[in-house]
Amino acid sequence: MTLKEKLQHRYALSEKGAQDMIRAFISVTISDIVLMLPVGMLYMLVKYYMADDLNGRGGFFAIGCIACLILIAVTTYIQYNATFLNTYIESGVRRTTLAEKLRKIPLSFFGKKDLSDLTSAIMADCATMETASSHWIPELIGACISTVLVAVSLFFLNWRMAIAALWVLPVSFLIVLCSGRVQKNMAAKQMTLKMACVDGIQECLETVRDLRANNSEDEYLKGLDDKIHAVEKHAIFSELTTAVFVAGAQMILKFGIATTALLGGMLLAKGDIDVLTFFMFLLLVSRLYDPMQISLQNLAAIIATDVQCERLDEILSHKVQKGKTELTNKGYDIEFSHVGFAYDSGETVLKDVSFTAKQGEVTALIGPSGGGKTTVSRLASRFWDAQKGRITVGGMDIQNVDPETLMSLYSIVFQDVTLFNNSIMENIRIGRQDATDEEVIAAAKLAHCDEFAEKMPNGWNTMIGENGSELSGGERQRISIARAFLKDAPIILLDEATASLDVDNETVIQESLSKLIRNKTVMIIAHRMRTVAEADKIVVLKDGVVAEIGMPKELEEKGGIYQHMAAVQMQAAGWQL
Ligand SMILES: Nc1ncnc2c1ncn2[C@@H]1O[C@H](COP(=O)(O)OP(=O)(O)OP(=O)(O)O)[C@@H](O)[C@H]1O
Repeated sequence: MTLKEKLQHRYALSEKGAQDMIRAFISVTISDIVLMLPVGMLYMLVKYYMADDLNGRGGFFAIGCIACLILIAVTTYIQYNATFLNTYIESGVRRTTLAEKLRKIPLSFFGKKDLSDLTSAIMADCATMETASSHWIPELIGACISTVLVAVSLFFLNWRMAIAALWVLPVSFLIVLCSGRVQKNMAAKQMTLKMACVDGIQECLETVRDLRANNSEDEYLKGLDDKIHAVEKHAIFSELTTAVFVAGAQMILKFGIATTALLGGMLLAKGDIDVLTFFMFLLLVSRLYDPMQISLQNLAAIIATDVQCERLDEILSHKVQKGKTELTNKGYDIEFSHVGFAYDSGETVLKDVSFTAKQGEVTALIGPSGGGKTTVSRLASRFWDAQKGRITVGGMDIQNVDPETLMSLYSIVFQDVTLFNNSIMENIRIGRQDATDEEVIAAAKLAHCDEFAEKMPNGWNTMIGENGSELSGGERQRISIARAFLKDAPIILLDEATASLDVDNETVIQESLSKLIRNKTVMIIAHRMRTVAEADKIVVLKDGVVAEIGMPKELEEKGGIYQHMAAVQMQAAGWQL
């Protein structure tokens, strides 16, 4: 692995970001060396002064000073661009790369991570890495390289004095490095506690209605309070622990001045060194220790970013769902052939599922709760990949097709409609971004959205609040159906589309749906037998296999699970309170 690749992996960088980081190291080193030039000038000035040989050298020192100033200005400018500017550009690239990656990662990944974890990776971890790349890492590397260069020149000047001045550096660095494991563990625990706290706050906000309805607000808030205190307590503890190591190492650095002065005094008294060398060592040592003090803090901070780097790297190096971007399907029949599937939890959900949802027909998936209906529709749209068997659309294996390309063939009406805090018009336009207003309104009318949209204060441009909080369940579903009309894809997946509706609404929506599904391949998940009685084919899923398959009439006569479910629902419909 090259240095560039190592940096890419270690600090979640793009290829250009890693290149820029190497450039930043070089520019910080040059800038640090240039900052040493005035010390060299001073050395020469004192040397000539003590030798009473300053006459005629005024011009040289004047030009030298101006040259030093110009060099310092130029190298500082280059360093600024190489560290700060490139870091902020890289930070933007990192965030978009993460977002892009999340778009392509299989949905199974999101089952393992919660929303707050991912949000904090994109926002907080990227911000930490921004500071690390712009300050801590280049400052540390630059300080180390320039220190090595100065150390070499000190050895040339006087090796005994050099040892007296430099022995503290490896010792203090070792102290901080040895604390690495403790710091990493503390950072990991801090992250876990923080996530629990963020999750708690998010959950509290999302469930405020249920908490109030159950009078459980106080109890919940107490639990949340405990989580917040745990974060606070651990943060103080880890700051203190870091401070002990860093302050200890910084104190050891100070001993270097003492040993330099002590040995220098002794050597000077013995006449082994002159005053100028003694003076130079004291000057260089104090100049050398300042950046080292900061570098020790930086080193501790970099060690603590390991947890964030690992979290970012986990997303960035996660396998994405790939495939061809051209469609080779002939027709739109969806065929499941001996499909087997288990979620990450490992339990087999589908054992061996085979059936065909034909183009121009409505195929209804039914069966007891947990039988795998939703899973089948997720696999059909490649939200997850099947582990066994084959799923094809018009003969084309969907595992070979890029998920976004495949999705152009599907319109999906989910059970839980997700709406955006935008106007009704824009919420429907999600179905097809390049649709004109007229096309959006035409699709919306087919889904009967005009019945509520036109009564609203701003008509189609009325804002509907966060996740459509200002709309009823029926209105939300009509928007979802309007999106599907607008997309007009040849395959329709309906997930309990009419589950939360009253009878009036359901009739309206059923009417819209029958227009939507005409001549398309339709796969519908429904619990209510009334919804599926008109289907062309019924697939009964139970215990991960197709338990029954056929036309509604055939299954009715067969007297199996379908017939039993239909009978039970008929009975339920007759219940009275
Ligand atoms: N994201 C997931 N991760 C792990 N297990 C899951 C996930 N989604 C569903 N399951 C499990 O897979 C099994 C099948 O679930 P699925 O939602 O496909 O059934 P279903 O027939 O649609 O159920 P229902 O009618 O209640 O909606 C269930 O045991 C469920 O707990």
